[in-house]
Amino acid sequence: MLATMATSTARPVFPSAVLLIYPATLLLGSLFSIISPTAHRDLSGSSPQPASPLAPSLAADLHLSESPVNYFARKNNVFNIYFVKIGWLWTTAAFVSLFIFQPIYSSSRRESSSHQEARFRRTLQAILRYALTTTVWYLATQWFFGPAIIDRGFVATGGKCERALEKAGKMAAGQDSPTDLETLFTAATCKTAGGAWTGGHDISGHVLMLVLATGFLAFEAVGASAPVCFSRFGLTGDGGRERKASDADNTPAIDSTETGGFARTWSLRLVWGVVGLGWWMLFMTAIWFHTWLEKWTGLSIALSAVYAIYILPRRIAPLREVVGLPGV
Ligand SMILES: CCCCCCCCCCCCCCCC(=O)SCCNC(=O)CCNC(=O)[C@H](O)C(C)(C)COP(=O)(O)O
Ligand SMILES: Nc1ncnc2c1ncn2[C@@H]1O[C@H](COP(=O)(O)O)[C@@H](OP(=O)(O)O)[C@H]1O
Repeated sequence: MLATMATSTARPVFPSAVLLIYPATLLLGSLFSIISPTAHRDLSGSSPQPASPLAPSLAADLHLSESPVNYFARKNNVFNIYFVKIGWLWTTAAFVSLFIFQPIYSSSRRESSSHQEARFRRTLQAILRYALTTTVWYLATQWFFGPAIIDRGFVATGGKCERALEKAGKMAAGQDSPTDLETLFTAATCKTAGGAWTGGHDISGHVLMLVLATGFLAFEAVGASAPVCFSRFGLTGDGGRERKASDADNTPAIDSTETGGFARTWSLRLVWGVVGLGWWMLFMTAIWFHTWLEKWTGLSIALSAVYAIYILPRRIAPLREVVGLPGV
């Protein structure tokens, strides 16, 4: 029944073409890094290795000078440290705010049992989509039965931690244990140990995480707010008060109290703020960090996940039955 609702409701949805914004952003960033004199000066100035957006290299670590001209080309810029580096926390917080404040999940109105059932199912499916997205992020960037997929890919394509060789020497001489050596097989532990993570294909974790997080939040926010902003009879903008009785079964009851409206608006602002800043940081990564290929592999993994979780269910009914569609 829900599947039918998904296809028959005239509720606006994100067209899948919206995902093209991501490759367009990477293209624009790469183009900017090629033609901008600032980027050129930063990339080739005092750095020991000139930048080549196509060359396999440790772009993230070697392309930039110690104090780049552009603030966003610095790894320690405040947005990188307090936003991207803890990006999943922001993503989770924004999603939770949708959950708490958007009436399609949280309405306190008395409602029929069929409405309650639909709300329960909608909530479970939103949690499932969050869990799936989080699992993709976690396996790709944090842990995959040991080092994350990104780190395993790097080692598999010939990358290594330079300090690992030193360790191996010590190990052979009996001064070090094999467990110590293993800890150098992730980018983070290698860098923490003062080593250089060099030589392989270093998929951009920033691109992967930012595309995944912004895609996830944007689809969820549009789904959660669409019934509030629109009805099938046109734009209402008032929490759906113009909705007709015949629409009652298809659209959730809306809590239109003033407090509810305030919280609802601010939760959406938080989500779109995270999406906007996420897009900006993606653009910055596209300009200042990594090679072309490393950015595109990060993009492909994230886009495939977003496509599988948000676009495929529109076409494949059994999948839609399981993961649902945001806001339906
Ligand atoms: C088959 C079994 C699968 C099991 C998978 C289970 C997954 C469960 C994970 C549960 C985690 C829930 C997290 C929810 C709360 C949080 O968000 S806490 C985490 C806060 N941390 C972050 O947000 C870190 C984000 N940063 C990164 O991912 C990386 O820094 C980066 C952006 C990818 C960049 O990497 P660098 O190496 O630093 O360049
Ligand atoms: N937009 C951005 N702003 C600042 N630093 C960025 C960045 N994008 C990537 N980086 C940095 O480039 C390195 C590789 O990023 P990633 O592989 O995640 O894309 C990381 O360095 P550190 O690991 O030394 O902090 C990361 O902080």
